[in-house]
Amino acid sequence: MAPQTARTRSHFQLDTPHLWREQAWLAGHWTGARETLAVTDPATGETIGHIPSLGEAAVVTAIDAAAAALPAWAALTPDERADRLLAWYAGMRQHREDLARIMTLEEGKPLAEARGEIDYAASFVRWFAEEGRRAYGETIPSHLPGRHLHTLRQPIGVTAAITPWNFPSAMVTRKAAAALAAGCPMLVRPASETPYSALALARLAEQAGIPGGIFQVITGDGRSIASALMRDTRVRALSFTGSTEVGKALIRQSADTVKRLTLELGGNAPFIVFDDVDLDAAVDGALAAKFQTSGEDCLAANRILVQRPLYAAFLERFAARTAALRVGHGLEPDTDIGPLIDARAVAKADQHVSDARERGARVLTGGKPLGGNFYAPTVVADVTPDMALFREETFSPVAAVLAFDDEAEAVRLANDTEYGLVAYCYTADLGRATRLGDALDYGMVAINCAKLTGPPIPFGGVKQSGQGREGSRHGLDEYSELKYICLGLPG
Ligand SMILES: NC(=O)C1=CN([C@@H]2O[C@H](COP(=O)(O)OP(=O)(O)OC[C@H]3O[C@@H](n4cnc5c(N)ncnc54)[C@H](OP(=O)(O)O)[C@@H]3O)[C@@H](O)[C@H]2O)C=CC1
Ligand SMILES: O=C(O)[C@H](O)CS(=O)(=O)O
Repeated sequence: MAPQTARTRSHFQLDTPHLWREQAWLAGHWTGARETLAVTDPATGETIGHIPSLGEAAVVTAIDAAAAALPAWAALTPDERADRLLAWYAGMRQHREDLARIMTLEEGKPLAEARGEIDYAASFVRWFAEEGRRAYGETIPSHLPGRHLHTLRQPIGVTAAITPWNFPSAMVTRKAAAALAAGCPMLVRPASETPYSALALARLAEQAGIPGGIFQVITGDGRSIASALMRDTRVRALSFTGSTEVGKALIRQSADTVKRLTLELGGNAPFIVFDDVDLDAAVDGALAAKFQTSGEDCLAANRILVQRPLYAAFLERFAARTAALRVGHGLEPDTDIGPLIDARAVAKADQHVSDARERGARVLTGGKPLGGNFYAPTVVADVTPDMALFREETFSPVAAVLAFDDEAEAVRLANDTEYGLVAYCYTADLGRATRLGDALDYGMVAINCAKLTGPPIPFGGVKQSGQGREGSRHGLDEYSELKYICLGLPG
């Protein structure tokens, strides 16, 4: 039986109602369409609204507007662009609660997590308002007589983004703030499950004085919109966060116009616990890394590896804490785990657990759907590399746990995947921590901590977890071209 979810759209009130936008933001106009797409509350299945299903003609209109707005925006000084970004940031801070409520209603995450994501999303806008002032070039000692050599960075041009449903606000600003700060317009296509967070950001961008062609949000079928973006030579860069499967499709589609792609794709994070650590600290870290965003997070711990002397004790405490997690509607104050995004996600989680059971794993707690889009927080022990739970990103509140004996085995098991986004390792041994940082084949490695992200860090993966980096000082470079000038001095 699905957990009781008293909250529905009718119980949902905004302090600032005009943040709830049921039109796309194109070329400085709120734009509707005859055809619409329904959006549902994943906790109740209730329809909460409808958004325009815009097609390729609307994409061309948006690209026309972006191309027209680009010169004036690029001609602003970094300070002038920063002023508008900081006004956008101020709007996000002022309307934090409404933005969080909108997110919880459409994505399902607990309200406290949604508030945290709004802070996270706003922090990227503030970060890139500053970073835009530091798009430095360099001078180069000339190898040629009578020459002065230098480089400069210039905006790459019109850019686009396709953003996921699991971080429907932060993944918009982590891309758009960097693009705008670099002097580029960006056209965002949010996931059809969670459009309202992006549309509310568009409303705040409008109020912040960001020109209509510079930040746009288009809604409609992902494939046809992506196809129109990929075909247009004026779109010079596209940023995508989502599955590796879709990332590969976008790489193929980008070839004809040689677009720059920034891809944040799937993960399969190992969480390695050595027997020299404090058990409670390791359990706390594993709970945070596994169940953040109800498990629907590319940084989620997908495989928990525990050194054998600690294995039984870890399982006992971890399973007890997992069983105590409260499942419910994200707007309910005591909810720890919200619904998954849809029935397909529930079926994938249950298939992973069933496959593990059939192959000899033990289910210590959970392991079943709870009705609707809810799935019980689950711990599966004695997982082996042949199981789907080991090989695939489960993207659900299902924890896979297995034992290992020594450091070499831990590294081998951790690296036994085509993904390489983040790896976690808990050990008291500084030498081992350093060796693990070197040996783990991942874009990011967290040692003795579960929280590692934020604007200053280069977020991104290796292998089939993607390419490029977001945030940090590197995030701006995704949206600029490095130009080399060779100046021959007269006479
Ligand atoms: N790295 C991450 O943060 C995320 C990873 N994932 C992984 O992906 C799995 C499936 O989740 P799902 O939501 O289906 O993620 P997808 O990658 O399938 O979808 C993400 C976005 O891409 C759009 N899209 C889908 N197909 C195409 C295409 N061929 N061309 C262009 N755009 C496309 C979708 O549009 P539409 O909305 O119309 O479907 C959506 O907006 C998850 O279980 C998880 O493993 C998912 C989300 C985030
Ligand atoms: O912390 C983050 O930035 C998220 O993990 C991003 S994602 O899950 O949407 O890739």
